[in-house]
Amino acid sequence: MKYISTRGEMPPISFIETVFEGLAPDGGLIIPERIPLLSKEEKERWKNLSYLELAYEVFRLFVSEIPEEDLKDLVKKSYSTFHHPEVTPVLKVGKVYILELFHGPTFAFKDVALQFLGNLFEYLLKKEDRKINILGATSGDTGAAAIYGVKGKSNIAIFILHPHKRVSPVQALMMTTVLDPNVHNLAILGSFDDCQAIVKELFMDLPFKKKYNLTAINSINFARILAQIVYYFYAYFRISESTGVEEVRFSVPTGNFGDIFAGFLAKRMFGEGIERLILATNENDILSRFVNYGDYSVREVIPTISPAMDIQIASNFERYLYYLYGEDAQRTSFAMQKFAHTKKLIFSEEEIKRVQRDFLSRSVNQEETLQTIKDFYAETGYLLDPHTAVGVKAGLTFKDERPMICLATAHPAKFPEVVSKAIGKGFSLPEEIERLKAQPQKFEVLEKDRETVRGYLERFAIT
Ligand SMILES: N[C@@H](CCOP(=O)(O)O)C(=O)O
Repeated sequence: MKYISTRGEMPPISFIETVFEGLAPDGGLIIPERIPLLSKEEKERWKNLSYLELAYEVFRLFVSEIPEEDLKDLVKKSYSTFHHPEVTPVLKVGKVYILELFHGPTFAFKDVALQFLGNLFEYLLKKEDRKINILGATSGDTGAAAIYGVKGKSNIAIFILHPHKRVSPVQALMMTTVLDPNVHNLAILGSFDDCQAIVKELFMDLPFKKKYNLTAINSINFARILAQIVYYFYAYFRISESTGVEEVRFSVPTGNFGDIFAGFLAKRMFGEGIERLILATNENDILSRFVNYGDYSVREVIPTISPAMDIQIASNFERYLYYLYGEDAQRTSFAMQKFAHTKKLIFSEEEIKRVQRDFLSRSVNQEETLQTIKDFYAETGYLLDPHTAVGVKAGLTFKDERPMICLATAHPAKFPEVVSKAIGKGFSLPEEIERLKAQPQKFEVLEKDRETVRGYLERFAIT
């Protein structure tokens, strides 16, 4: 499998090059040159595989340069830190299925891809005499998972930008209490969109990128998307096996469009089986407006109780746009350049219809989110984190006779203030989270200014 850019100006590259490149040099996002379609035999063969076996099979379709045994070892090592033998178990709770993605070391779905990516970096760097500087932005969960994935690893330094005081206290502590010298937390006085814009601009400065071997851990890195495809398959097989039903829907709390884009690829790879994806947003509803009205126009970011989704400019949207435009890289490039100036894209009726064949969407406000946590707990005894609650509310809105699989993207203990408020009482937190409060922290508060961040990197990057 080779990889190309959504903007068409990059010669095809290998998977390993893709992992290190992050953003394509032409400013586009890297995608596989084709989406493999699973055969009936493959589905039959895969349906009873364990999570680890399935992950290996999915990766194999996209990664040709890593020897079989090494890839298997990487998969095994990456998921050995998870607290559940099934890695991403799926449970029937009330009227929906909950796909628990928070059993990794930092209690969020990001671990599924980032523990793998951390090990993959380490594996590839051992083969080459090379040092990398990881630069990423987080609205709460990616940062901790990425830091955990690479802390203490040699030849890697990591710089994570998060919006100062706009992530939950536990999310912040999970990053700032990591004191390893190769970890740098930069608390930016701005929104996640500001952080992501700085990261992208620095990646677009090609001499700077090259000088410091800048590497991405956000979902602009295709390896992130790849690892997230696996749990859609895993959940599908578990549900179809237990119910005999052959068609399901997934409800996905959405911010940066990475997770749901992985679902989109899984849907395409399956051919039939995933009827539609429910794109659930909080009040930062640009993606819901896109699906429902073809209006992709940026508004001010609203801070909410589901902060990881407080995003207006979803970086993976470009990948979907490329497919919506019939894999027309020139048109994608033109649209994205226009968007960079006007902050707005409008779609035709025909395009909206096509989008709606892939997605249904609704935006869930904060009051509804709290009410959903409360009602779901009262009805089932199951605690939802605020992001999962957004997905469950949207999932219930579009629930029909098909199984509705709601992605539980974070553990409720990452948001104890919000969850306790919703259910009217406290609840016990896992030991790993409880003890964070007493630990020393390390972070720098910086202006939302690209040059300030550049200066910081110049001082602390490894070369
Ligand atoms: N919601 C994310 C934002 C970054 O998204 P990513 O999937 O591109 O890493 C977060 O929690 O940081």
